[in-house]
Amino acid sequence: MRTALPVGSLHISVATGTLAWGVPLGARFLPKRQRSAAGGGALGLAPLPAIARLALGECFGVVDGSEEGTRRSTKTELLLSSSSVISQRQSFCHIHSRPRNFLGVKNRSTIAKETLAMAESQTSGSAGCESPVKAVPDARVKGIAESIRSIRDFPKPGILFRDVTTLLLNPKAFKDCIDICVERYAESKIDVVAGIEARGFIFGPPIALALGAKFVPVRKAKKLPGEVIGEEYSLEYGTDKIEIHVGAVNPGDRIIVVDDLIATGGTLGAALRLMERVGGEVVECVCVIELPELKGRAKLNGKPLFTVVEFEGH
Ligand SMILES: O=P(O)(O)OC[C@H]1O[C@H](OP(=O)(O)OP(=O)(O)O)[C@H](O)[C@@H]1O
Ligand SMILES: Nc1ncnc2[nH]cnc12
Repeated sequence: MRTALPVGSLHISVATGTLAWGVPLGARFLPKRQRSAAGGGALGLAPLPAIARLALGECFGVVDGSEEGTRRSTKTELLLSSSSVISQRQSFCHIHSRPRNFLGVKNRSTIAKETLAMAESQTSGSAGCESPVKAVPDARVKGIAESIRSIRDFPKPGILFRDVTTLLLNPKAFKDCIDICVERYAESKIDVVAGIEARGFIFGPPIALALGAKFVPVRKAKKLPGEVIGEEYSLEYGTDKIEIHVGAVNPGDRIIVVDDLIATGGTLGAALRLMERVGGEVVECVCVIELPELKGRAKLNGKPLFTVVEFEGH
């Protein structure tokens, strides 16, 4: 089955049917918030009319597994590229996955309103790192998003689990994900990459090695053998505590805190507090995936968060 939905430059496409990993979900690609690294983060006046114009329906397409879908996906890539040009900043994708029966055709004015609201939301906040941020080819983000599997009702009913293990099975997408993060902080003089157990241990070390930074494991309670300092937090499903070794982070160290995913923000917020308690300077938090509906950013005490893809729902 294929469903054509209207897309604009910012609402790129909708796919229905079986995705690469065999889970029937619909996918809608949006560009990620464009953020300024140099502070301010203003999208600028000029891009908005262009974004709005495109959102009003200049670009519609379908991406699916069919030959036609493949052809049109080329067009989608072009659109994604053009959104980068429009923003003159990084342009990322969100991938929004929904049950097939939840898909519906949006009218153009709805798309335009959503698009403008998103563009407006992009004008607040900054990337928080002082170095210029390189433009990221959107095609890399699309591949990353498509490599992340979604599993319903795990680990308990009602949770749509975003599984990065399938991203790891795709060396190109995994490398792209690491590269995007490394490029972002290449000039940011990062001393410490703090990775949160367990999945932050997957993404943090390659980023740390590439940046020439220390890797500090932020572990669940009672796992570290030395003297520790800990912080409690609440999860989307449960409560927990994280710890680091005393002395792993020096006062004044410039830190990025890395995890695979931000949901409610409890985990990342706790890691952030921990880093600050030992005198570290958290430059930015970094997650591969964000679930914006859970408003995790609000738990970061104003610290900037960089994410590669966003998924609708939770
Ligand atoms: O934003 P939050 O609501 O805090 O949720 C996000 C956290 O939840 C997951 O880890 P989890 O605690 O499931 O542990 P795991 O990585 O060991 O599986 C995920 O890897 C994040 O660390
Ligand atoms: N929906 C989700 N998928 C994967 N990991 C998570 N951690 C918290 N919520 C999650």
